[in-house]
Amino acid sequence: MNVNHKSDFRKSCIKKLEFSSRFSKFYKDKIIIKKLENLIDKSKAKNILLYIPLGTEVDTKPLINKLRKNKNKNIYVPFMYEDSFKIVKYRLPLHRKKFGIKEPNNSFYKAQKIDMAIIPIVGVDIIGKRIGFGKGMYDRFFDRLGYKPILVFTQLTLCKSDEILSEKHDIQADYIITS
Ligand SMILES: Nc1nc2c(c(=O)[nH]1)N(C=O)[C@@H](CNc1ccc(C(=O)N[C@@H](CCC(=O)O)C(=O)O)cc1)CN2
Ligand SMILES: Nc1ncnc2c1ncn2[C@@H]1O[C@H](COP(=O)(O)OP(=O)(O)OP(=O)(O)O)[C@@H](O)[C@H]1O
Repeated sequence: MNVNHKSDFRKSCIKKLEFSSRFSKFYKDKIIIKKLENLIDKSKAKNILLYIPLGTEVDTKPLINKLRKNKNKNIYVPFMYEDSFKIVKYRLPLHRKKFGIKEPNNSFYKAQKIDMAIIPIVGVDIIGKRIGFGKGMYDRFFDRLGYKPILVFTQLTLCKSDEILSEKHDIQADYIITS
């Protein structure tokens, strides 16, 4: 696929997102969190990969805090490592790392098998493949994982292309949750 096309689309999505995250973010977040909770209930996901949000991403903190109180759920978040990340159990304290992303401390416990991954996106193309910040970290993570959890993309206001912009390695959504 035409790489320039993808990077132009990424730039325009980030602009839209910066704009849309300034208006009614609180309500959009709440709507999306409710939908995510319903999906987690319906699928009975127990081990869930979430993320600690940047300012333009859906605010997952209330969901993380709620799920953490449930003894039957294990919540994991990315811990950046070389050209991708590993996953660690969400726990305090958090530290600000590369790209302004907060992470818990490193952990040497092996993670359980993930049932569901909730993933922030910058955009999607017509076939539901993810466009992210362009570092390929999620793509590499799932490529190396060796099995496929349910992939759920979230975005405040969906930025969707009406063309195929993705490449073979780009991850594809099972569900896209937006406000
Ligand atoms: N919340 C969150 N955690 C995540 C990701 C993500 O997209 N969101 N990642 C997904 O791979 C990994 C980190 N990779 C990243 C790679 C690049 C940029 C990036 O380019 N950020 C912009 C600033 C974005 C903003 O402030 O809104 C930049 O630095 O210009 C961010 C994360 C793992 N953890
Ligand atoms: N599984 C993989 N193995 C090796 N390289 C990869 C893999 N996935 C992606 N890459 C490389 O990573 C770079 C960025 O990929 P891409 O443009 O798809 O990022 P993205 O999906 O938008 O970003 P991200 O996943 O970090 O949010 C590309 O050069 C791509 O070739």
